Amino acid sequence: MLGRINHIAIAVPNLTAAAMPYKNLGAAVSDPHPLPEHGVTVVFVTLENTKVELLEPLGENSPIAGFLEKNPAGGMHHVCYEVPDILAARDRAVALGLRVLGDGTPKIGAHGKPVLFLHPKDFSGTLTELEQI
Ligand SMILES: CC[C@H](C(=O)O)C(=O)SCCNC(=O)CCNC(=O)[C@H](O)C(C)(C)COP(=O)(O)OP(=O)(O)OC[C@H]1O[C@@H](n2cnc3c(N)ncnc32)[C@H](O)[C@@H]1OP(=O)(O)O
Ligand SMILES: [Co+2]
Repeated sequence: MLGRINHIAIAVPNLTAAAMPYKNLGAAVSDPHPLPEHGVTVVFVTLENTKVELLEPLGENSPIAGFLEKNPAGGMHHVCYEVPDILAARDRAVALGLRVLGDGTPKIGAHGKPVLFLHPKDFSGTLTELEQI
């Protein structure tokens, strides 16, 4: 069911500053992409085998605001795994008693694909995202 790691996400207070070391180390760093429907602005660092997703809060009710209050310098926010069928993955997670965040309806993520989030408490304190490829 779980495929490749699509990205590792890091919540940051300032995208420009956070992107600098990746740029200086020669990585491919995208421009900022505002995602108002997700309450974040995203920068992607594209690597050979996965991506790093840098997240900055956007708007009043950003879902990462609470995280940054607890971690003002930023920190690892979530891991995203690829799945072939997001609805089948959701239904299997629910059947296993794993908590799906929101109302369980996939949203379109930063790559234009359906995504869902599973509660960090069910994954040893790691917020887990599923993205349909
Ligand atoms: C989809 C676009 C893009 C993409 O990849 O395409 C993205 O990934 S956007 C990413 C931003 N969106 C989300 O993160 C949506 C899912 N997240 C949420 O719904 C919230 O962040 C939530 C519910 C996980 C936490 O919200 P909040 O911090 O406001 O709630 P609590 O303070 O009640 O937290 C409950 C409990 O969880 C711990 N927590 C919170 N965030 C994380 C985290 N990232 N990793 C690990 N643990 C986390 C928090 O400390 C609380 O723990 P407790 O022991 O009860 O204090
Ligand atoms: Co993500």
